Amino acid sequence: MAVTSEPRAQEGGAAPRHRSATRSLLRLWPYVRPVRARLFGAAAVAVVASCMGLVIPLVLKWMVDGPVAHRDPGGVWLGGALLLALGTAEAALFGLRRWLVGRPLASVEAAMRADLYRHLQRLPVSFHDRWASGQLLSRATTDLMLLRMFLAFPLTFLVVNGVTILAGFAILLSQEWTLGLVLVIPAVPLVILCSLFETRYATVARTVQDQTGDLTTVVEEGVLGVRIVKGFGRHRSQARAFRALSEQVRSTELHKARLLATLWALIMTLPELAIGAALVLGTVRVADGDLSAGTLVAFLSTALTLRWPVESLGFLLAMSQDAATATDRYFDVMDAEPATAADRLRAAPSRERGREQERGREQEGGQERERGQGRERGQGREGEGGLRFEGVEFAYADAPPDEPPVLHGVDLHIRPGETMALVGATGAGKTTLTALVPRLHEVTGGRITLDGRDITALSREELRALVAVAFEEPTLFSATAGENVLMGAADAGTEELLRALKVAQADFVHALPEGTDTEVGEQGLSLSGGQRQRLALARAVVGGPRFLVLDDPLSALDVHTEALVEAALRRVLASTTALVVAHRPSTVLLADRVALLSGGRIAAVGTHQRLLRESAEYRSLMSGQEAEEGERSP
Ligand SMILES: Nc1ncnc2c1ncn2[C@@H]1O[C@H](COP(=O)(O)OP(=O)(O)OP(=O)(O)O)[C@@H](O)[C@H]1O
Repeated sequence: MAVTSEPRAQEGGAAPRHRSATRSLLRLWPYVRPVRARLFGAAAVAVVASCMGLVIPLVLKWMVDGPVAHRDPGGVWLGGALLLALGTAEAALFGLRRWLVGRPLASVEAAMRADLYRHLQRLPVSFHDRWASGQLLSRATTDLMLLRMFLAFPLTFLVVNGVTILAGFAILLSQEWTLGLVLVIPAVPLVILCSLFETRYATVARTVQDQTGDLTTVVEEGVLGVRIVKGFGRHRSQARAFRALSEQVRSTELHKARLLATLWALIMTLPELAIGAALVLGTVRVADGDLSAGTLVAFLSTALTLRWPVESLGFLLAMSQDAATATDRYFDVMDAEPATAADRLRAAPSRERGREQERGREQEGGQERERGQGRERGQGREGEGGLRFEGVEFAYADAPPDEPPVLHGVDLHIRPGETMALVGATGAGKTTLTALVPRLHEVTGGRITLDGRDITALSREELRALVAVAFEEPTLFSATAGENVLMGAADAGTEELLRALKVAQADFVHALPEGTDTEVGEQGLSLSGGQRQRLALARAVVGGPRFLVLDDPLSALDVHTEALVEAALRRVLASTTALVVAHRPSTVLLADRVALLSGGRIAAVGTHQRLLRESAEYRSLMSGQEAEEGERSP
């Protein structure tokens, strides 16, 4: 197939501009391999069935020149019975083909979808930040459906029809080569037209599929953000945005349809003209006695039998092109690398730099001398145990190149069993820093250690078992309240669940219609923001993790509930090393020490009282909050 070019309607992986459709489709082989026997078997059956159709005109020729010419009713009955048998066998073989491919191709589609889902789970958060969810959804649904259809139909029929056309033309040329040539000659412009069409169609097909992904994103956002849309009365502007995009899809679809219509018109007209010319020429030759009537009947029947294989080429090529585009779009995602050793290698030199900075800092006496109320409950040597950030640097991959990294030279040690509050102005990078611990993002410099072990040296499973997280935005899944909480620990049972619900002050769950078995999340019961946060907190603490990272997990709670959660959390945190992003003094007071994040680094570490005394920035951050809280308290 020809070379195609691809415009991108939407960010989502880098696809080369030029790509061979055949090469794209060949990438499906690993998925097709397990079902190859059935697929090839089905193609062979279809070739036999199709060629059987070509025998029918030969039987007709025998009947016209034989039993019909000699007025032999027995011969005519025999011919009729032969034709009926051939037709029945042809239909049965095509039925067998369908049966052969149906189930295996459904399993190919399922395997590809499972791989895509698994891969999406492994891709880093930075990938999901860049890709619109609609683009991923459309790949997992529409594109995979297109691929199944391609494997079931066009792939087989391109082969079957190709073989049938070749066999048919061989029969035509052998029967009467001059008439055969009349039919063969239009094939030359047809082949040229098809290859031109393929190049242009590929471009349009890619655009349509990308635009459909964009449309899916808009619909999804509209549904998920329905409260904002309604709350701000944005129905019209949302509807306008939707209409504009669907208008774009419509006009690209129309362009695609026009291209197809032009090709089909040519593919259908040229053979019809050729058959017409052959009919006139053949009739003249039969009249002149140069050709038997039977040969002309057989010739024209064969030509008419070839009409479908030739005329179907247009849409078979179009479907193949759609499938090649779907394959490209599928592998755009599958080729995206999960965060791997490569990231670690990239980070290595700056990590070394981080360690040097750390050594230098320690020689100077270091800025981290505050011991205050810090508790010595270490499981390892002081200095090694706990959670440690060493010269940590992080920049978002999509940040402008001239922008400084969000974090640079972050040095912080949270001792074993200690709770450290992380405070900083809006946009200082608190969420970013916490996301580095469970490796939702990979550090671009420096390193993070848990009890002295570099987090990049831990397997994902080990890391997940050690670190639990809760974010300000609590995400619940379409599952029961209990299942949502138990997601936090693989081996936790009812006892742990009840304890976690207690710690997170999420006892409201027991009052739900079916208690912990009540469906919540997107498909289930709607919960308040505070209730969701408490369930998310319960999920974080259910496994009794060694390290707890909480990104402002109490922001949606009223002061009274927050105090209760804090009292319960204190008991949990006593045995856990915790980093807690805090905006309110009440949350800060939960901690043994406070770290102030400013200008991309840790500007000060100390107790709340000490920072209030010594840091003007901290004072200003806290005084704003205290004033706010004063206003909220009764
Ligand atoms: N996915 C992203 N891609 C690029 N930049 C980002 C991304 N997420 C955050 N940023 C930028 O990184 C900086 C730090 O953001 P972050 O969310 O970590 O701040 P924060 O201190 O947690 O803020 P807040 O207190 O408002 O939650 C901001 O300038 C933000 O615009």
